[in-house]
Amino acid sequence: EKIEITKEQQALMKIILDAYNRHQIPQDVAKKLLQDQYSAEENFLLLTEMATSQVQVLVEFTKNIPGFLSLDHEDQIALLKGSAVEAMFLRSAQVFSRKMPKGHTEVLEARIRKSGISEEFMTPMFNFYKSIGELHMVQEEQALLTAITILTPDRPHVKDQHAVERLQESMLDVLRKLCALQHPQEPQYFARLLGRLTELRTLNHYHTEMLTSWRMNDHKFTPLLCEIWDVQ
Ligand SMILES: CC(C)c1onc(-c2c(Cl)cccc2Cl)c1COc1ccc(-c2ccc3[nH]c(C(=O)O)cc3c2)cc1
Repeated sequence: EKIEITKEQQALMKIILDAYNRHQIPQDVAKKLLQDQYSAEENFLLLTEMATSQVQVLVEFTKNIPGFLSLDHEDQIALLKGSAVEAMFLRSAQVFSRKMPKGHTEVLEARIRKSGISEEFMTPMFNFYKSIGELHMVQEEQALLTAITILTPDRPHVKDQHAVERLQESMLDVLRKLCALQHPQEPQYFARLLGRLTELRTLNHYHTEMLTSWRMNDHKFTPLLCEIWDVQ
């Protein structure tokens, strides 16, 4: 059937895309990836700085999602805490799939591989990065998928799940139409994108273990990361 994106869906798309493009890690922070210290300690500190900067970027992006600020305030916090790791996997995955300037991709991978993360988490992590790269998502799809991840109703401690569901459904509807228009010869493309969200949720579990093993080796996080990840 003829698929058309309505005027208000176009407006929603534009708001999400502008927010997504506006809120990027500051280039002076991203450039630190290129500095030449490569010890596990140095890498951990740098990744901690990037994650902290990325959480700040994520909060700003989330505030621009139409309807988010009208949600119950405690639910807003519960959604941010529940989705932060997944949103950061999505964002860091885009660094790997997009050919970054001056080889950021290679150095980010090298630093992640040598930052005290155990081998058993490396495989699922880099499999995810590869599976995102293979999708060749356009910016609009990346922005919508991030908003959809944040608006997941069944995060821990969310009280009014229906209010979150309504916001997520309107994003899913726009993404579904966009996928059909962008990939007419791949009717299952939308389903493949949603399959990545399922894969993301399994990474949460690995990430919790990563945090525990870092803490066992007395690694310190920033106050913002401690707050969002309920550590220390
Ligand atoms: C606290 C640190 C050690 C940490 O714990 N878990 C993770 C962790 C890990 Cl490894 C993997 C996945 C998720 C998390 Cl959340 C991390 C490091 O997290 C990030 C690392 C890099 C980036 C990131 C995001 C956007 C970027 N753009 C550019 C650019 O060059 O433009 C570089 C860049 C880096 C984001 C989070």
